[in-house]
Amino acid sequence: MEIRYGIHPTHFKIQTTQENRDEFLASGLMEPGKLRLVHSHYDRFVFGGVVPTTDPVALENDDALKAAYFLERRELGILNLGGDGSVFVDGTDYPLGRFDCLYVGRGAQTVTFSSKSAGTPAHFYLNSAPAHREYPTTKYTQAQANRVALGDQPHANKRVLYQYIHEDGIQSCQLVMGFTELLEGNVWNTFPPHTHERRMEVYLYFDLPEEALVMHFMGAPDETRHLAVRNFEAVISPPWSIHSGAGTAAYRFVWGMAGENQAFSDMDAAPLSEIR
Ligand SMILES: O=C(O)C(=O)C[C@H](O)C(=O)CO
Ligand SMILES: [Zn+2]
Repeated sequence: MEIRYGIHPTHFKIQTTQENRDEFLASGLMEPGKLRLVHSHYDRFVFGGVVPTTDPVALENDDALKAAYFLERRELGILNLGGDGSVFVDGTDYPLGRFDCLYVGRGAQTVTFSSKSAGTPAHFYLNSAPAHREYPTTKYTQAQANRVALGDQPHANKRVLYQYIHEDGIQSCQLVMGFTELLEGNVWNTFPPHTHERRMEVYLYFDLPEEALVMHFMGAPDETRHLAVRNFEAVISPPWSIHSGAGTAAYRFVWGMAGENQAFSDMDAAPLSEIR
């Protein structure tokens, strides 16, 4: 598991493009046959991917957690972004198709991922946060997620949010998770942007065409920088940072948050007049 430490917003102002990429961008999360995890010290949020092919892949414990097993003191959200697969939790099989989500509560000792077909493997994206109690392991399909339509065509930001793990959906200790879909001909996400000092957030961009990229904007509203982000790359957003992007084509992205509260609407809007 790769560790990413936090930095002060003042230090952020003097970093180079490469230093920002090293701190905040995560690549290579969807590697066939591997479990790839990144541990951010912002709210101790762990994110990563598993693409099982012929053999199942286990959620292995990591020494950095100093736990008896990965979920001893943690909860886990899983979104399948690929072909059909299954997640086995302590021996129970949860089949997950594309855009199905599984929440696994604290205390589950064995979690194993498999694909139905190695030719069209499942792409499991994982978000995990520290947990203080157990909530039931729960599966939602996309149809069960809360659908929120935002934006409009003239602003090229027409999009639909699907909320799975949130205050009125799958219950969790602190994890909030879902994905956003840009409609054809729309490229802007999360604009006008916001910060939320009470929660960090990670975006995983996916369904970006091979040649396309998203220019992702981060930093305090009056001191922004960009990261050029490609398919299946994730960006860590500190609580003081905006997190917004414009793509060269439509795309989807998974968002996951953890921190002080789970109130989705607890955002500090950054008015366009203040963005620099
Ligand atoms: O398109 C959007 O707007 C989003 O998806 C916003 C994220 O969900 C978010 O930043 C929540 O805090
Ligand atoms: Zn946000």
